[in-house]
Amino acid sequence: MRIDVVTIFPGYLAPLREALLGRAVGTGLLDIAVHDLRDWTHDVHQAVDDAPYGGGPGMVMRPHVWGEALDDVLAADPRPARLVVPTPAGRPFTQAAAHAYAAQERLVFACGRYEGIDQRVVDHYAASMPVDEISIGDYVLVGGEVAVLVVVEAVARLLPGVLGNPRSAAEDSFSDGLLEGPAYTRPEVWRGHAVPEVLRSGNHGAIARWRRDRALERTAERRPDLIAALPPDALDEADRAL
Ligand SMILES: COc1cccc(Cn2ccc3ccc(-c4cc(N)[nH]n4)cc32)c1
Repeated sequence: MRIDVVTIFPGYLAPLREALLGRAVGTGLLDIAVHDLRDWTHDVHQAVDDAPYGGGPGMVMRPHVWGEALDDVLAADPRPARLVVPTPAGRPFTQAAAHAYAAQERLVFACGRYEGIDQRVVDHYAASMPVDEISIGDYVLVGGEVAVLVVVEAVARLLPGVLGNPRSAAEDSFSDGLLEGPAYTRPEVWRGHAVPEVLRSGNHGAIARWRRDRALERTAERRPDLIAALPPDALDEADRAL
């Protein structure tokens, strides 16, 4: 998979070169290119923003610089791409979206700043390619870069060969629609807190049941919306007895 990121703060994307993602890039599983939007400005001030039409606070990113940058970035590789634009006004980015993105040959991320990017940029490219405006949560960031780090990590870990243990991604939180239950490791007792007995019993059936019960309890308590969204056949008799 190839990932391109266009931003006025390329340094914000440095973490993509670290650890798991850095290794994925090093082994050729992932090809990441970060581009400085200001490379496509032609004025001495390298201006990328201007006052909003209709008034209002802050500035909006100008369409012509984005158009020149995205035209060049898209033309640099023949693979079909999906343009992803983080924004507080976007559709929620979910694990299902991460799986869909992991199947893409190429993702191009447009990182806005200020009060966002002139809407005509999204409208223009949406006429010729898939474009997603996405939100990573109901809170407001200062720009799109952190959202891109979140999305790229969530997608890259799903790519074959990126995670050391492929079972991890298959058994993710949300993969069965529930939150992950509690996890424990040595020592058996830590500051007077013991590991639940069942986990040391060696009884794999009881362990699986206990883990499912804890995941159901945690989900019902913290994310009742996920319980309500489960398909009718998702809960068995034992689940309902909880
Ligand atoms: C566009 O409307 C905006 C209104 C107020 C502030 C900002 C700041 N801002 C600029 C570009 C940008 C990209 C993404 C996000 C963002 C995404 C999520 N989930 N939260 N915040 C925020 C961004 C934009």
